[in-house]
Amino acid sequence: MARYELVKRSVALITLTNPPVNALSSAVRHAIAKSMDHALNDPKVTAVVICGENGRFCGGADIREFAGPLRGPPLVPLLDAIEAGEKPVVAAIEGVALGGGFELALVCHYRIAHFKARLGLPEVTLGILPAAGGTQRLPRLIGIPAALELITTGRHISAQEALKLGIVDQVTEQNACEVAVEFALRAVAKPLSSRRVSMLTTPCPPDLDGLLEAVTMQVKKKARGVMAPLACIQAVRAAATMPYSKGIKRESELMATLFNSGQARALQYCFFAQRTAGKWTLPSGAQWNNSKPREIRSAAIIGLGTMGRGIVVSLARVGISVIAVESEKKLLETGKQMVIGMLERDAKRRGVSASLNLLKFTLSLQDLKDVDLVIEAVFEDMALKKRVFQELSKVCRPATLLCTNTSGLDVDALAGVTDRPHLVVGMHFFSPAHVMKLLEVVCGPRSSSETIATAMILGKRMGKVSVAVGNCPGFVGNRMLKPYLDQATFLLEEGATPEQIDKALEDFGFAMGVFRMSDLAGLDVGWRVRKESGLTGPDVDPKNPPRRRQGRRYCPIPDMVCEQGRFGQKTGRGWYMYDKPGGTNAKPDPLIQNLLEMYRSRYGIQPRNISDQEIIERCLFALANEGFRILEDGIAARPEDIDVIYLFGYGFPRHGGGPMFYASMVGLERVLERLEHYHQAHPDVPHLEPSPLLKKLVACGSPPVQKWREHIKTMHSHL
Ligand SMILES: CCCCCC/C=C/CC(=O)SCCNC(=O)CCNC(=O)[C@H](O)C(C)(C)COP(=O)(O)OP(=O)(O)OC[C@H]1O[C@@H](n2cnc3c(N)ncnc32)[C@H](O)[C@@H]1OP(=O)(O)O
Repeated sequence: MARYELVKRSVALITLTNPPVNALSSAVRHAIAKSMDHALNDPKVTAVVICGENGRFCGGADIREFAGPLRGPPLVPLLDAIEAGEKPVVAAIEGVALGGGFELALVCHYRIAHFKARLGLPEVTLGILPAAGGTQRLPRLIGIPAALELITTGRHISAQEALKLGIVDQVTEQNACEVAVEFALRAVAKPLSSRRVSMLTTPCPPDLDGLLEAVTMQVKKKARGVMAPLACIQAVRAAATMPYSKGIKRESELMATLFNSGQARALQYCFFAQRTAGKWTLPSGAQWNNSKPREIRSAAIIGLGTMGRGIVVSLARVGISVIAVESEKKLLETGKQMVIGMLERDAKRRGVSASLNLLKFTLSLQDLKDVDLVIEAVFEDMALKKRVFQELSKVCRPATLLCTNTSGLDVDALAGVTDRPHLVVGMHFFSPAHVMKLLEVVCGPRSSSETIATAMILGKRMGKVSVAVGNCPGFVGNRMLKPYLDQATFLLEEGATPEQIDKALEDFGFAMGVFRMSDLAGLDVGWRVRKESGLTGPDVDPKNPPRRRQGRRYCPIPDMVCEQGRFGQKTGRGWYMYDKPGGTNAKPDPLIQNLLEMYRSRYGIQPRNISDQEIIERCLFALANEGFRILEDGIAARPEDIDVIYLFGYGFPRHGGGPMFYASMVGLERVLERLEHYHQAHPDVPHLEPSPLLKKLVACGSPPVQKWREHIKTMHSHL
């Protein structure tokens, strides 16, 4: 867990050896304590260097250990002892120094960083704070404003920025460990007192209270209801107002308030869920580590609408040459100008040059004959998509992968019109595609494992979080959205307003409430889908009783909003009003209020007061209930995948863990009881009827989310 060697006859080299990230597990802490003791007591040793194996200094505490009782040597006294030692200790930082790893570096008397290293205190993203002295030492070293920013955001910084801030003493392009050993030898004769960061006086800004207040406001606005950043601010205040011995106690008290909190559990779950999602597996036995992806050097995008443009940018900025196709000259020219502008702005922000040379724009599908992969991003119309896929079959070489960006249509039906159904897969991007991190990779029954592997890896290469899902209407994300949206509109009928529902969801932590989100996405898309499926418009069977379609409750209010030409932000009117078309500042609209009142009086609905609790329960439990059905149907392989989709694609708050984790945190028994209650009150809403899997899990004693798979595995899978 740590290797001890004597180098250059007098330098103790301690190498952390806990792959893959040299996390500070109990065994590693134990090994560091033992090695330091050895080094400090061996008269031959004049200095110490600490580094990490495989070019990674240390990724921090072993997060998996947080789930159980903490064992092994506690970190704070261990780190204090390193700092207090009488021999110079130098940290040789390669790869990463994060969390406890960064705190380990801070107690070393000197820090040498490789130029590619990244440093940071990401604890806040895990719902905790840097509790091994990080909140006390960093402000002493770099001042309150910079430390506050790093600690409350968890941002990783480059070695160069660390040097500028005064965190590291030297940045090197050579082997950091070798440089650190030479550095340590030179440090032997120098006094250490000024190098002990905990002994420094925190440089204090003139208006400390004002600064802390401003950062508190910022944090509350950005991360509503999230506890950890606020605790971080309090800990940093202690660094400014207390001696280290008291500050470290305050840090520990604050950590105790966070450590076992639901938010910390949720955020740590998200960390692992995100990594689990990449590890797709099919019932055939094919999976992420035994399926070879193809190398993709060139791609084509069909359709330069909002989605197509975003996909072109995502591909080009990772060095893939892209041919973009449109059907009309004017659309092609507009799309081209937009893509170039987006790429130029993106490159400017990242300080690189825009990869415009990788782009080609054309009106002819014939130009696609040699590309490795095509992503179709035309209108959401099955007949049109089928024509495109038939055409692609003819023009593309037989090995070209054919992907569709459909947000919910049958991927297998598209595969069926091609000459290569095994090379067809869904790549469902989220808008704006160059910004949103989620990619649903939709596996049709005929998609080969090589095809799935290629789409998953391509997503990762574009910086996306790729999740493999099965093929059914709406896949995972949009299929679950339906019951969630339905509940929101039913609540409108019953007496709520869009702003009340949005506020409840935003207070819960959603980036945007359901109505603001719908206004942003555009209301006409759903309206068209409802018209096509006979739920509204001239094709509706007049024998339907009011507010019922296809045998179940139906709320026509969204159709009525669209009939008035209110399509959301783009038209300046939707569930809210905006100052102009394209405006983003949503204001409640009295016209919507009137519409709701007229609607309720037309149908004799007596509006009632609806609590925030009912809003949250009906929207989120209906959402999770559909998630259980998706697991039963084998459309998602595990609850983590569903949660990752909602975290990265639909703005579900990370500190809630995602809909499935949230249900488990609330308690499955409680979720079942509330769904039964609401279903009894609304028997014509099938989405409120508890799913068999939920009932089964409750009957099995409500196992933790990570164990649900054991109860699903006998069921049929569409993956
Ligand atoms: C009262 C308690 C007092 C405690 C006092 C001390 C408290 C200290 C707090 C902390 O240090 S919390 C941890 C802070 N560190 C982090 O948040 C870093 C998390 N890791 C990462 O950001 C990344 O993993 C990375 C280090 C940047 C590497 O990224 P890369 O893309 O190269 O690899 P991954 O796929 O992310 O990870 C590989 C593998 O390693 C697992 N892992 C990573 N970090 C940790 C960790 N800190 N603990 C446990 N496991 C970790 C990750 O889950 C992957 O595992 P897999 O099984 O291969 O999927």
